[in-house]
Amino acid sequence: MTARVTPFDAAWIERTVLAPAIVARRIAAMAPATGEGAVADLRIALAATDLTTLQGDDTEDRVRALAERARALGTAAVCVYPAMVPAALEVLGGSGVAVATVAAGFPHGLSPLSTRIAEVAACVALGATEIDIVIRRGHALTGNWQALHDEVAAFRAACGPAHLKTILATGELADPTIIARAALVCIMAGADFVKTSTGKEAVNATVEAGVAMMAAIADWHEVTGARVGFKAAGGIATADEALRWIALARHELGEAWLTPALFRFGASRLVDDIVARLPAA
Ligand SMILES: O=C[C@H](O)COP(=O)(O)O
Repeated sequence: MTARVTPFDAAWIERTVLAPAIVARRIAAMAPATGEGAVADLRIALAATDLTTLQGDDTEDRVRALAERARALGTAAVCVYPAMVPAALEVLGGSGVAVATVAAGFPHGLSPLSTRIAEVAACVALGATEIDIVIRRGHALTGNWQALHDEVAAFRAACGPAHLKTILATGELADPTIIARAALVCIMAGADFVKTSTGKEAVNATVEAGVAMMAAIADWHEVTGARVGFKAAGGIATADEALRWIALARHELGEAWLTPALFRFGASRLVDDIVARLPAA
């Protein structure tokens, strides 16, 4: 089941406000697991990873090797550029590991809207079942929330049955209120997941941004009863960082979110450190 578009609600956006001091307090209140709990959480992290390569020098061979690794490790998905979707599907078709791709002018989101919408549809036609779109950050930075809602709703429509993940590029939004509002607008517009970063911003995933996004997810759940997913992505490379993110999600959203259906990591390097930290099977 994918999410549906709900009408833009300006009043809800307006009353969404998050002070940096509250964010800091939320972070101080959570503690990463240790010992056996850490091992269990690292298994959750591995199963929730979208194993990623998004490089200009990607080749079909690199993507096929990545897909083989994803299948062997049992990650949730691979995430590759649209041109690489067929190579990933060659390896992963029928495996249960999803093929995700990036669209809507990744990483900056500044192609003409018609081009960005067509790109989403083209990615679905290629066979990707998860589409990670970037938002146009300027809409958030100028408070043009209606425009952001309408663009994401158009991506939602073009996405059909595929899952829609909306990348906020939180390092460029910076302010927790803007991040929380951007997440809420994407959720109203039908996002299945909100995702922190592309991996290409100067500042990628931070737990501060994570708190702001999770506040929007929790608010939506409280009001509508619906659960929207969260994806931490960009610059996450160590098992200790993964444990911190899982602790944060558990603290802010609850244990129900700690499943690949609702929680993901997007990472090109993270699994090496997780595998090194897990006891041999
Ligand atoms: O969507 C996922 C990110 O692009 C991955 O970023 P990363 O290469 O810094 O792990």
